[in-house]
Amino acid sequence: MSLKYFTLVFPFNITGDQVLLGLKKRGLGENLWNGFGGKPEKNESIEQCARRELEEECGLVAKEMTYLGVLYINTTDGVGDIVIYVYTTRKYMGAVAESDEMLPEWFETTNLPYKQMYEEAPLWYPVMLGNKKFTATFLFDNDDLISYEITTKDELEMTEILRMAQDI
Ligand SMILES: COc1nc(N)nc2c1ncn2[C@H]1C[C@H](O)[C@@H](COP(=O)(O)OP(=O)(O)OP(=O)(O)O)O1
Repeated sequence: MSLKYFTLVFPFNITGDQVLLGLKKRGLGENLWNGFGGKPEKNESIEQCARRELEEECGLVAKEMTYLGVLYINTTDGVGDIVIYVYTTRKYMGAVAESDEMLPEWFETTNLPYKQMYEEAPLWYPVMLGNKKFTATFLFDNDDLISYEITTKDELEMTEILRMAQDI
């Protein structure tokens, strides 16, 4: 089975103490809080996908985005392995609006609803909230997280990871 690629975008308020999350209303991750994102369409770059999904799911149009990290979600049988490219934005236009897919809500970065998020979220969100560039690898056996590794990276390394993704 081939790898699947996704994006995830996290908008922050001006002072940086709140992050906008969305409650997924259907499909993968239903009823969990997460950033905004999805799968690239044909001939769409990862960043184009991130911008489109952000606007479709919560109404915000990013004026600037930072490519911050990548999540490698691996499974022991290799079936359903996915790669998620994580962006943050602090400059955007538009008004936050509910969509068919997501119910958006601002949260204090110190008080996130981790109990209603993907299991691995509490492990890498602090790195993302700290604005550090990172890669994170998680290994699941069925639905159990059995190991993980999170590594902070510099700008150059992240550029190379994204360049490789665009070549796929
Ligand atoms: C452990 O797995 C995951 N962890 C986290 N934190 N986020 C995940 C995980 N698996 C998927 N996601 C994210 C990645 C995407 O942002 C969404 C799923 O996107 P979706 O399936 O809704 O993609 P769309 O292209 O919007 O799908 P439609 O076909 O419904 O438009 O969850």
